Parts: sequence; structure tokens; C-alpha cells
Amino acid sequence: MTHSIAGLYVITDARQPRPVPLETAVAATLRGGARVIQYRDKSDDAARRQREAAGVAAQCREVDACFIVNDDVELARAVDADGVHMGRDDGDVAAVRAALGPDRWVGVSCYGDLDRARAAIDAGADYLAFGSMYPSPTKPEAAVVPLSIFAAARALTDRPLVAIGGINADNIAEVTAAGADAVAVVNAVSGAADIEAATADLIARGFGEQS
Ligand SMILES: Cc1ncc(COP(=O)(O)OP(=O)(O)O)c(N)n1
Ligand SMILES: Cc1ncsc1CCOP(=O)(O)O
Ligand SMILES: [Mg+2]
Repeated sequence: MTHSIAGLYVITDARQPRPVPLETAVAATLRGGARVIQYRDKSDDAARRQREAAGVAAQCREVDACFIVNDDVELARAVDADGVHMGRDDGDVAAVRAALGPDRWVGVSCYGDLDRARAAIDAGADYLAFGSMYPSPTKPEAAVVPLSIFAAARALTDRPLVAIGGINADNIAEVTAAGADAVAVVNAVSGAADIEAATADLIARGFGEQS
């Protein structure tokens, strides 16, 4: 497995029409220092998804950033992504692990559920995501999970732990202090007037200066 799941983990904005062209937004967040990018698009426009994911994959490859595809293992394989992220509605983790082989990341959403985390580990997950940590502007229906989930999850595994949901410049430091290895954001980056500066600011506040 190449790359690491650590630091700021930027998820692309699924809104259509896009407020900022996807390529422009990804280029800015990479310039700001993000080195984990997830392509997240909830539409059924397969041609656009394929085209966009291939474009983001190429942008990530240029700077050796890790590229993850949300939900869709076939798309991840088609664009030679570094991994896939799976939630509760996205299929069987063990089957995805087998389909992707040992060299690509399989990330699994555990929400606030440690039983789900145990099952994900047993099924071969490489990293575990927890959240929503705060009310999320992107997913307002998501239940909020206490910060103590990271200490509890750390007792289960050494795998990277990712925090997601409502994380911004004001609260990212308390999430990393609670034990998250990586912090996934949508709105704190894609909703910013200056995506490059917002990315650099989140990294500095959450992780200190990254090289
Ligand atoms: C890093 C990361 N963590 C959690 C999620 C959420 O996955 P899921 O619950 O499947 O919800 P959708 O993103 O598919 O709406 C994620 N995408 N990435
Ligand atoms: C996909 C997802 N899953 C839980 S919250 C969330 C959205 C995160 O977006 P934001 O960083 O804008 O709250
Ligand atoms: Mg999903």
C-alpha cells in the first residue's frame, strides 16, 4: 500500500452545478497542502463520474497524493485509484477487499458504532472513519458522535482513524487532540472563498506545519 491516510483528507464537493470547477478546486487544495483526496459524487451520471474521477486521479498522481473513490469499487478500479471508501449502504467490505487486493486502501465508515468498527477490521478494512463529529452542513441528517470515540477505537486497532462531519478551522484542533489521525472535510474547503488558503489553515491548525 502506498501513501498514508493521515492529515487533512479533502472530499470533493458533490453539489451540482459546481460553484467552482472540480479541477480548479482540486488544484487549489493540492497547492494548499492536502495529500489525501476523495472523489465523492452521488449522481448516476456514469460518464461524468468516470471522466471526473480520472481527472482527479491524474491531478493527485502529479503530486503523489493519495486518491480515494467514494462508494464505487468499479470506478476505483477503472481509474486506478489508491482506494475506495465504503459506508453502510455501499456493499460488503470483505468482497471489496477481495476485489481490490491488498495494495489499495479500503476505508469504512463506522459512524459511532464500535461493533461496526470491529466487524470492519475483521473484514479487512485499512482505515476506519467516525462521525459526524459536529452537525454537518453537507449531511445535516448525520448523527453526532462524541470525541471519545477515538480513544475507544484506538483500543481496538492501530489502523488510521479518520474524523468526519462538521469539522472546520474552529474545531479541527480538538478533533486531532482527541486522537484522529486524519480529518475529512467537504465544506470547510469547498465552501471557502480561497480554497488554497483554507486548506493550508486547516492543516496548520489540525496538524501543525506539514512537509
Ligand atoms: C473519509 C470518509 N468518511 C466517511 C464517509 C461517509 O461515507 P458514507 O456513510 O457511505 O456516506 P456517503 O459519503 O457515501 O454519503 C466518507 N464518504 N468518507
Ligand atoms: C459524508 C459525510 N458523512 C458524515 S458527515 C459527511 C459530510 C462531511 O461534510 P462536511 O465536512 O461539510 O461536514
Ligand atoms: Mg457511501
